[in-house]
Amino acid sequence: MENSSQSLFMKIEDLKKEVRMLKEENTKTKRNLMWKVRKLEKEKIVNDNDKIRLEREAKSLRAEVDRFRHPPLILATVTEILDNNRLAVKSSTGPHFVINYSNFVGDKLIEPGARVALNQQNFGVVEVLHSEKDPAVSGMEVDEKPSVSYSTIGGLEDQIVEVKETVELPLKKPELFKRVGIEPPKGVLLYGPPGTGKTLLAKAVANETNATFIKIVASEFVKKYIGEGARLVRGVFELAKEKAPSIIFIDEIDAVAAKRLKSSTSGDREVQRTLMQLLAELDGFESRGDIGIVAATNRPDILDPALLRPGRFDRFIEVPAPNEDGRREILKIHTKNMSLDEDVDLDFLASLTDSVSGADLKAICTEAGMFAIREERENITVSDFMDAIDKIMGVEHEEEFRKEAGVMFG
Ligand SMILES: Nc1ncnc2c1ncn2[C@@H]1O[C@H](COP(=O)(O)OP(=O)(O)OP(=O)(O)O)[C@@H](O)[C@H]1O
Repeated sequence: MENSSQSLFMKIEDLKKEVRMLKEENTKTKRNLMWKVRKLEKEKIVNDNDKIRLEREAKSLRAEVDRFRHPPLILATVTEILDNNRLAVKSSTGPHFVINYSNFVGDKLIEPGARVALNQQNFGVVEVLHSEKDPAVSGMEVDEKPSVSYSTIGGLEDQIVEVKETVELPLKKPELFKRVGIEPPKGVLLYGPPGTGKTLLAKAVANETNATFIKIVASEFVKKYIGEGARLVRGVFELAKEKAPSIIFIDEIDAVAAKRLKSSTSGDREVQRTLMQLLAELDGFESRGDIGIVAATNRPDILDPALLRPGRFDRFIEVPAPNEDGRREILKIHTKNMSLDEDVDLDFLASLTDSVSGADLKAICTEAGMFAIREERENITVSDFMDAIDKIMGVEHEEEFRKEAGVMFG
């Protein structure tokens, strides 16, 4: 009797143990499954974002292709209205023409002095253009008081010193140069990979010298109308004089200043004319200490040497991708107002982001913040940063791959 009750007790204990084990296993499986679901959800968010980004990119590339399909138009000024159907115009490339026109080109009035765009083949009036000097129309960005200061730029201490000497000093203390009897540098060329802080440097000088910041992307000079580029260059310098003290920042200068090619399509000739106008403005312009010129490029190797002669852009400052210390500084700047978990270690994050630009580091911080917002958390964790690094650096590699594929197939 005693024996059978003992064996019953043992059996019950065994069964209890089995139930406990099953329970434990169950919780483990449940935890594993939850972890997998969370991972899949994160992957889905990343994929959805990628999809949106790629769709946006495809749309803008399609628009770009459409733009290239349309041949450039010739810019001309109406000099006389001859009769109901004919106009005398002076084209921006020099010659005068008598052309036919119809009254149906938009609702703008055609009158002497109006600027018109002509088709290259039959010289028909395609469009009557804006005639005012409107910075928005010409693609200029004008900022009377940029808020960027040197303290918001990370890892570029040496470059800041050089910019202070070459751009800031002539604006702040032109008398120093006069006293010593040397010409202050006219133009400074910043070169380096995209997103490393070239625009930031130019904005910081403008802020430091209370100057108006005038930015123009050089590809805008030669985008639309033949003859428009040279006019825009003149416009930028005129505006800079009006708003002096000012800093003219010409981004992507290689778009108008690449070494001369042998081919001469109308587009190439337009680029040439724009470059000539830019050189003429630089030569004719007395650096009286109230206008600083800063240009930027990712491709210093293809620049026309004419642009780099003394008295033009004769100072070069390299703005490289940040090293590990630089990356830590940049991360510190961009996380300054973020609520970080205590275990977020910027040194560690800097060590993980080799060859990443300042712009990408900013994107990593924003993305990490977005991961926290999506999960309705206030604090940003190490894991948010890891996910953001994965995402941004993944995109980087994808872009590299696309670029390489473009070279192979394009
Ligand atoms: N050194 C840096 N320190 C802090 N932030 C930076 C730095 N470099 C880039 N960034 C961030 O990236 C953004 C883009 O940088 P910026 O426009 O200055 O790059 P860029 O070198 O002019 O690029 P591009 O050649 O593409 O014109 C800045 O607004 C800033 O938020």
